[in-house]
Amino acid sequence: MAGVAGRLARNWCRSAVLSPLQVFSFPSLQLHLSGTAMRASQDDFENAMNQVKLLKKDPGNEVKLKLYALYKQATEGPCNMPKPGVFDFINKAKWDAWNALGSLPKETARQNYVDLVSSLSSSSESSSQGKPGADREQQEYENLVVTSEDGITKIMFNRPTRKNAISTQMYQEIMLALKAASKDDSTITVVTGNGDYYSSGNDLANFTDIPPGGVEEKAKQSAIMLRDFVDTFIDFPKPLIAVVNGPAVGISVTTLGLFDAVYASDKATFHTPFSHLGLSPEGCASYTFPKIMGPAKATEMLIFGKKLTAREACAQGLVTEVFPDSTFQKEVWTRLKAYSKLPQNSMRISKQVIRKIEKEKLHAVNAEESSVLQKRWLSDECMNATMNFLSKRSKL
Ligand SMILES: CCCCC/C=C/CC(=O)SCCNC(=O)CCNC(=O)[C@H](O)C(C)(C)COP(=O)(O)OP(=O)(O)OC[C@H]1O[C@@H](n2cnc3c(N)ncnc32)[C@H](O)[C@@H]1OP(=O)(O)O
Repeated sequence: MAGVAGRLARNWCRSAVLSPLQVFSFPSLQLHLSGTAMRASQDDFENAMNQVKLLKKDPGNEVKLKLYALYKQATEGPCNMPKPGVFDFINKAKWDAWNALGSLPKETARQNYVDLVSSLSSSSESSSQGKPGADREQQEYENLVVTSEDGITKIMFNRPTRKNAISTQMYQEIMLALKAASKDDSTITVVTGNGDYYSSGNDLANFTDIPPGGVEEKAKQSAIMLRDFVDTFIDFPKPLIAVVNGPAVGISVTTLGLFDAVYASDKATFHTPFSHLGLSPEGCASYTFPKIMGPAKATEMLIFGKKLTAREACAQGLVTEVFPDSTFQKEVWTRLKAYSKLPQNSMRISKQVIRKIEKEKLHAVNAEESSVLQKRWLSDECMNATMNFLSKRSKL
């Protein structure tokens, strides 16, 4: 057995010294890969099975167990094997991984398998060019720094000289980064800001770039982009954490209602000056804020533009916990690293269960808010406020 296992393992990673778990889990994966194929999406699934065999780098036991579990779930459905004895470590690890998928539908398992293999293939390509063990930068973005380490993908807004205001290109980059993070092998995803601000919200210069179709066309395009942007947060499948390092304004505040946890420095503030700008709420805040803090407090923020301190935002349930700025980064990252070691599937499934009931509603709210804003952007109130800011006559 050890000889066969060794041979199979060498195909994967020629020079690796394998632990008992690697020796046993990898051949069993190979065995299952040649098993019964699915009818629907057979091509994608089979391609993924072939891709697994071509990976240049051993993905590690945790990922191999995940692949094993998804394969079993996709082909056989929920775990149907008797639980192995406590000393049968290897089979128990495999059983645990499969059993953790609960009643995940076969189609979802198949899709997750394909997605996981695809993220492994791309990360194995990029990591073969990167520095081993380093805080790996995944892709070049102009306005973000995205890194993955210790099971955490960190998406950092990176326009500190503009207080991390979100330009049109940056909206697109955030969507891309979130979509990539939803498929990578990290356990949790963190959004934070570089510099003294978390983000000053929408870049007010976005409205100066008028396409040939005129301002109506600009408003239409912006509403579509806004809706897609917020949908990406609504649909994000793993724990999404905001590390609010400084003041947050506008859309960077409203979207916090779609995060799973919000940790804030005591230097952070939370400001949604929509009426001052002739605007109305977005990011599903018209629904999430009254739910989180009650309608009266939500009114103060969303209609009267009251700026909250981090402690006030925490008291009202928008922020999970506030830390002194001097120890903020250290304390938060220590905690996040511990959370990232919790079982990945369990966290995903728990998030699904918690959020499922609200999803449809959130998408409807997002569509409505985007369509109301499309009209607001064309109003005199909004155009004057934007012009005043851009001509440096006003600030918040
Ligand atoms: C398009 C589709 C989606 C639309 C979704 C809609 C979302 C709604 C919102 O997000 S509403 C919120 C919009 N944000 C604002 O109104 C903030 C405007 N900014 C300010 O009031 C101030 O800059 C500040 C209070 C955030 C910070 O003030 P401070 O004095 O500390 O710093 P500066 O003003 O000197 O800022 C440095 C430079 O950065 C520019 N800048 C900052 N924020 C924005 C922004 N949101 N949009 C554009 N530019 C911004 C600022 O102008 C300075 O530039 P300069 O150095 O050239 O002067």
